Amino acid sequence: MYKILTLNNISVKGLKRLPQDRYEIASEFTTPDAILLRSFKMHDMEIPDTVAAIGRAGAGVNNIPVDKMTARGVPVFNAPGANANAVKELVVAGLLMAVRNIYPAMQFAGTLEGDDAKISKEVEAGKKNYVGSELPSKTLGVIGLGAIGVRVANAASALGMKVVGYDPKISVQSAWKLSRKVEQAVSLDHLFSQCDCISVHVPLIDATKGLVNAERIAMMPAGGVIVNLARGGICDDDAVLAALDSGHLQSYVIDFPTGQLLQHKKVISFPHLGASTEEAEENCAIMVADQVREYLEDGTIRNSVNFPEAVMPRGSGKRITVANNNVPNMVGQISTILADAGLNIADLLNKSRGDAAYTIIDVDGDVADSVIQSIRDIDGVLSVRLLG
Ligand SMILES: NC(=O)c1ccc[n+]([C@@H]2O[C@H](COP(=O)([O-])OP(=O)(O)OC[C@H]3O[C@@H](n4cnc5c(N)ncnc54)[C@H](O)[C@@H]3O)[C@@H](O)[C@H]2O)c1
Ligand SMILES: O=C(O)CC[C@@H](O)C(=O)O
Repeated sequence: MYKILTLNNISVKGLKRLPQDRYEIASEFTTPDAILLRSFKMHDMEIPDTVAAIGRAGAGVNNIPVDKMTARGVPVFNAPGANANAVKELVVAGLLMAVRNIYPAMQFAGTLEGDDAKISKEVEAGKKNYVGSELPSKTLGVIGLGAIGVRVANAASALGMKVVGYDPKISVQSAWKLSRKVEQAVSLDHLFSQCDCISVHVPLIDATKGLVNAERIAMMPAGGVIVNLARGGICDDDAVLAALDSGHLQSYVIDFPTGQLLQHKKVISFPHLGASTEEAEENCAIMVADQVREYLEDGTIRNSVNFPEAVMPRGSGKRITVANNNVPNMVGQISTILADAGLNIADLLNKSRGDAAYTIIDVDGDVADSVIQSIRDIDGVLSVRLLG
């Protein structure tokens, strides 16, 4: 039986992909084979040595010690694109809330009392304080044109906005999906200087910390809106708050509120709600449960953030999988050990990604524990698994 430790609520539709006759799933295990989680912060957690795979039912992996797991030869999987539509919809809602003053207008309406005639009179008198503007009069800058950014850019364009995008590492797939109406910014400064509204869709990594800062906000036309449903830390909160205070920014829409942000009346805060739809939660859980299962049972790697894609049809014999440093002569040393043990290689796949590499070897015949131990002992080998 494989033991799956869950660190957050994972949609039942996803968990059902792990058959009960082969998988035990619980929120407490001391020796789990794999971990499924959403936003649980794993950085301070003692991760048991038995863990062979980690599945993030979502996109961002900044809550997982990915480098540590790479060094252990443990693939971390995520669910690219599975919650992108949900986030896109909340970005559109956030933009509309900002430019139409929806939240303060609702608060005003909520204060009205008296008979219908009095309420109607106060509605008509008060509405002038909440006059907004329309999206087609605005230019939206989208930073990060991945699964979410492309959808946001295309949706905003369909709503009549002029859209400018920036992503120096845009994938071919994203480029294919992006509307031809979306213009390319040659630099972040180029984007900030022409956009009334900006939406960020980049991962939180060293290169994106404080990407939206005081200098760049100052380049925006006055009365701008910034939407950050990506991660806290990508925007410099102090710079954003100063720009809201001075009136240079009209609104800041954030999915990761802090005490400081919550106190500001021009901040529209959501409680990390971007991916919280039934559809997104199911999509993410199904995708990641399938990927973890494929890895545990067949050593297949799909959508890992730290190891290469590795898919090889399963033969009838035993399968050995090896995660190792991407250095010369690893396959040679592994093959020699197998040959010395009299094992014939029926099929082999070797893939690399950056500093990490991964090998799948199907062999004819039984594999002794000593063979696996010899492979494990090769300098540069990170993890070895023998699959029946
Ligand atoms: N609020 C939520 O609930 C929620 C839900 C899903 C994702 N997210 C966040 O949104 C982020 C993006 O999600 P996604 O699914 O679109 O990911 P993705 O990997 O599909 O896209 C990220 C894009 O950012 C680009 N990028 C990286 N660094 C960049 C930089 N410095 N400048 C410009 N572009 C850069 C990449 O090239 C990539 O195209 C996630 O990492 C996560 O933090 C939040
Ligand atoms: O799991 C969630 O609710 C949020 C997920 C989101 O932050 C992501 O990065 O995919």
